[in-house]
Amino acid sequence: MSTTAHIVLRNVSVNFPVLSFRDRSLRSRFVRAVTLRREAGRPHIVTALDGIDLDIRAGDRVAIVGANGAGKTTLLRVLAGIYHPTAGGIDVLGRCLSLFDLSAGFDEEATGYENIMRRGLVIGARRTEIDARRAEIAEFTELGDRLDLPLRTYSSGMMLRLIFAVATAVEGEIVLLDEWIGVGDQQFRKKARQRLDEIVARAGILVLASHDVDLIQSTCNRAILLQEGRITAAGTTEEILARYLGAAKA
Ligand SMILES: Nc1ncnc2c1ncn2[C@@H]1O[C@H](COP(=O)(O)OP(=O)(O)OP(=O)(O)O)[C@@H](O)[C@H]1O
Repeated sequence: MSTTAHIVLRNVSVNFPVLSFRDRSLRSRFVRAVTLRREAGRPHIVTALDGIDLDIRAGDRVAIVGANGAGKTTLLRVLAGIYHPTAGGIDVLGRCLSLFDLSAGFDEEATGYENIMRRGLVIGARRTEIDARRAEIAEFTELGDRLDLPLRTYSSGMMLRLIFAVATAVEGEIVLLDEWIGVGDQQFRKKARQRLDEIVARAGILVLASHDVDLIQSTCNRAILLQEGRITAAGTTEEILARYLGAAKA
């Protein structure tokens, strides 16, 4: 296990300025030009994260829990460097392996082989690394010659095999995950689960954003509760799950 990885967030906020549907139409652009001064006073800003302070050290397996829209995925994306904080500071030491946003990077018209490269780059691998592991990734998919065909010809199970094979061929000191990727048929699922377990065991840090209580209990030793973009509680998995489940029942 990597012992040097760490993550520090100080007062991190993420805001999204949102254009409403009305604002995007041609007519409304014209109207907007006329009414710009009036609208300028009330921009649509969604605050997805608000003043997040977090210290995660090697050995931590951190669950992020919270209701829909609480900010879990946004936090994962900030940790992965996909989103930059609107305010605050972030320091991540160690390479992140991003095993969420499963469809990111794929091109329906490109072949399986081409998509291995595309997806690998998206999840944080280097080009040389993917080239070096191309044969191994292809073998793990068990898709054979079908890897020469465009992705649009794949079944959903085949697509998942490809996603999984790429994801788990790359090492990361920090593993960012939303759900355990449940992949394909029974035989492949067993092999996939084993591979994922190994990756998580080797990682210095795991951050898991999930609603799956059993998965969190069996995997994590710390948890934080997000509510409307803020951390409202942090502690052991048991403490935080009790609080989260209690709030959900209330
Ligand atoms: N690109 C975006 N533009 C505008 N608002 C966004 C964007 N991404 C997220 N949000 C908003 O930020 C908030 C947090 O969203 P996020 O996806 O992080 O929640 P979540 O906790 O992962 O939710 P879920 O459990 O439903 O997946 C929500 O209010 C969401 O509507």
